[in-house]
Amino acid sequence: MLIVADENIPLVDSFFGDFGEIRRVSGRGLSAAEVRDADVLLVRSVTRVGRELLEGSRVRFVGTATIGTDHIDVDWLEQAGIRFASAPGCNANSVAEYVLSVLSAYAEKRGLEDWTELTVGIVGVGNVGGELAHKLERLGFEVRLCDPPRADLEGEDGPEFVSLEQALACDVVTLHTPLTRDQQHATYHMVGAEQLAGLTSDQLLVNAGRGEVIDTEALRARLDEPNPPLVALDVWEREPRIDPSLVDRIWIATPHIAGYSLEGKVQGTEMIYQALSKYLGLPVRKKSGQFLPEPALSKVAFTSAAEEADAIRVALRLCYDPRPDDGRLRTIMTGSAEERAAGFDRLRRNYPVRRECSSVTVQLKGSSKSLQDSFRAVGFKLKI
Ligand SMILES: NC(=O)C1=CN([C@@H]2O[C@H](COP(=O)(O)OP(=O)(O)OC[C@H]3O[C@@H](n4cnc5c(N)ncnc54)[C@H](O)[C@@H]3O)[C@@H](O)[C@H]2O)C=CC1
Ligand SMILES: O=C(O)C(=O)[C@H](O)COP(=O)(O)O
Repeated sequence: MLIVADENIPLVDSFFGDFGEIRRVSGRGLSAAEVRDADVLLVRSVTRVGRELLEGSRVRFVGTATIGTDHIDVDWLEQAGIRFASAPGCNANSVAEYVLSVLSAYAEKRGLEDWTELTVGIVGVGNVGGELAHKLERLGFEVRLCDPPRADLEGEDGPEFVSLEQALACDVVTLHTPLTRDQQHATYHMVGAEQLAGLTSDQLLVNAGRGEVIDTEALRARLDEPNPPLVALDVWEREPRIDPSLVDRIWIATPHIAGYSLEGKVQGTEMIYQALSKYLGLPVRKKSGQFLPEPALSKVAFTSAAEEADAIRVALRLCYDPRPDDGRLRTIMTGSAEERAAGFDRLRRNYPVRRECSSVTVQLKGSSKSLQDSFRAVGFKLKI
C-alpha cells in the first residue's frame, strides 16, 4: 500500500509505518501526478482535495489531520466512493489555550487586575468554542454563546444562546465557526462592515476559526476609522498570501498556529490512524500518549501568596504566550508577496514545540480553594 502524506503531519512513520510505503510530500500545491498511484492520502488544511486532485487516481481513503474540512470536497469524495476521515476536536484544547493566553495579554494591556471582569462572546460553540466556554465559566467569566445552528437544533434543551449582535456587544468576541458557504447560517464574511461598525476601542475581536469568516477589506477599513477595536487574528483570508497592511493594523497576528500544541497535532495524526485502521479492518495498536516526549517545562512552583495573586496568568504564559508568535510573523512581512507567503508557511513548518497546560504540574502553597479550582479549570495538574 502506498500512503502519500503531507510532510507536516507529525509521527506519520510511527503511526502508519506498518501499513506500507510512505511518501512525504509538500501539502501546499500537491499535484494530481504526485497522488495518482497512492492508495491512501493524508493531508492537512493546505491541500485542496476533490475531483481535480483525485480523479483517475487509485486513492481509496483520504484523511485530514485537522478539525476543519473546508479544504475537502466531501460530496465529491462520497460520490467517488472514497472513504474520508477528519480529526474532530483533535486540537480544540490547544485553540482554547491560545484564546485564554490572548485574553490574559489583553487584560494586562488594559491594566485589569481581575481578568474575569471581561465579558466574552463565543461565536461557534462546538468542540473549540465549547471547550473555551467551559474553561472560562469555571474561571468565573461571564460568557455569551452564539451558535444559531445549535440553537435551531437544540431549542429549549440546549444552553442559552444569544444572537451574533449580542455576542458582538461583549468586551471580547472570539470566532470559532467552520467556514461554510451556500447554506443556512453560512459563515463566509459573516463579520462584515455592518458588524464591525458596532465594535469600539473598548473591545477585542479574536478570530481563530477561518480567515474568510471576517471580510478583510471591511476590517481594514474599520481599523482606519475612529475608535477601532483591538484585533487578534490567527487565521487570514487567502493564506499564505496574507495582507501585510492588515498585519500592520492589528494587535496580535499569528500564522494559523492556535491549534499547534504538540498534543493537538499528534492527536490529529492518531485520529486519522484510528480511522484508517477501522477502514482496513485492522486493530488500533498505537496511542498518541506513547509518542509524546517529556515536556521541557513540567513543574512550576509558586512559593508565596504574593506570587499567587497573578499565578494563573503567569503559568499560562509560561506554557504559551502569543506575543513571540506575533513578533515572528511581523518579521517576515517584508519582501515580495512570494517571500512573505513562503515565510508564513516556513513559520508554520518550523513551529517550536508547544505543550499544553495539562503537561505541567503547578505547585501551590497555602492557596485558596478558588485559586486551585482556577488552575484546574485551565487544565493544569496541581500539587498542593
Ligand atoms: N486556528 C486554528 O488553528 C484552528 C482553527 N479551527 C477552525 O475552528 C473551526 C471550529 O472548530 P470546532 O469547534 O472543533 O468545530 P465544531 O464543528 O465542533 O463546531 C463548530 C460550531 O460552529 C457552529 N456554527 C456553524 N455556523 C455558525 C454560525 N453561522 N454562527 C455561529 N456558529 C456557527 C456549529 O453549529 C458548531 O457548533 C473549525 O471548523 C476550523 O475551521 C480548528 C482548529 C484549529
Ligand atoms: O485543525 C484545523 O482545522 C486547523 O486549522 C489546523 O490546526 C491547521 O493546521 P494545518 O493543517 O494548516 O497545518
